[in-house]
Amino acid sequence: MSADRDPGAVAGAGILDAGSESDAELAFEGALRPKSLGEFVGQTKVRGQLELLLQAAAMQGRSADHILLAGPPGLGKTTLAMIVAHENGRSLRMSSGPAIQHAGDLAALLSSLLPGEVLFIDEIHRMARSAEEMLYLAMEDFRIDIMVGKGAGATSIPLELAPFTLVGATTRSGLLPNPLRDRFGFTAHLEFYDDAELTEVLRRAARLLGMPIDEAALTEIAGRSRGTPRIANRLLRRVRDYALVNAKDADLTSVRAALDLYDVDPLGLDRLDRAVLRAIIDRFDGGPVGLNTLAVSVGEEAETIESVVEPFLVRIGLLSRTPRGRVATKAAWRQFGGRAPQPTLLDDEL
Ligand SMILES: Nc1ncnc2c1ncn2[C@@H]1O[C@H](COP(=O)(O)OP(=O)(O)OP(=O)(O)O)[C@@H](O)[C@H]1O
Repeated sequence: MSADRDPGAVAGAGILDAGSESDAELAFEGALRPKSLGEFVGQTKVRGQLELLLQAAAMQGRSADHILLAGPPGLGKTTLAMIVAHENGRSLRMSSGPAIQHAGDLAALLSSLLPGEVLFIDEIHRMARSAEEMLYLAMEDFRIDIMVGKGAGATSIPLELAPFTLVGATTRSGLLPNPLRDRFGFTAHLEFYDDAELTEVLRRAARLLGMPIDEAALTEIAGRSRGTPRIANRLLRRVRDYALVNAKDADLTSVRAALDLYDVDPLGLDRLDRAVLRAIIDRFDGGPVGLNTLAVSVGEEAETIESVVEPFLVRIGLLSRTPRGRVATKAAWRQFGGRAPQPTLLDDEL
């Protein structure tokens, strides 16, 4: 996954920010990454669809269709890209939208692909427009046109490419231009994981780490992991640290103490989630408030609010996105601010 993504690079986004990683965390993630579809927990429908797509391609001796993986950070897009390559015995080349700022960057990447390789482009919606146009032809015909010279004397030289499978990942599928979206043979929308699935992710991670931990502790961590395996694994690591330093078992008491220490509340909300909800309630009377105004008021990038914070708050019913802006729901008022104004704006909107 890309370390240069803005949402991940936001300072102070905290332990629950599924996008931010230190080198140690990247190594930790790598060690826990499932290597096959069989090891991949949850996303049952997507797994079945991918399995079929990969099997069909293998039986016909061709590269698999291009795949678009959409969903919030930390749900397993990079992991699935690696699995796509691994399951078909192909090698994986990794890049990211922000690293492709000119058509030439993409031309260099595409022309160096070996037959059948899987090319993973993370945050594909952030690729330069000129590169996007080159990618259309490459995806459809395994060919690109390289422009040589400038102005009236410019000519284009066609270049044949080796057949490849593109796996694109995006946290913002709405930002992808239709011509690009249409060229993917299969789009998977990854959903947040439920508590039982996260408990399974954690059980597997604890086993791989050789970490004794009881079921109640696993369930408690799962419940505070915002439906996100990356966060679940990260919280497990904090609990492991806590148990180690305090010479305690990794049990329910240790989990609660460790996660309270890191300000992860029982719903899994962290500092930034709470700041967003507090701002809507305290400064904007519960909303509606526009995304950019909200982002300025909590000192974060609008993209971080939109792709990291909001999906989970919407999912657990604390925030609503209306045509007029973001609104705190009645549940959010109950959680943070007492009684909602009467009648609530939500009553009009929903
Ligand atoms: N279904 C799963 N089963 C087990 N572990 C998982 C699963 N999905 C993700 N993980 C764990 O979560 C970590 C993060 O996953 P991954 O890097 O694939 O997320 P991502 O969707 O690519 O995130 P980003 O959008 O930030 O790039 C992985 O290291 C892996 O250990």
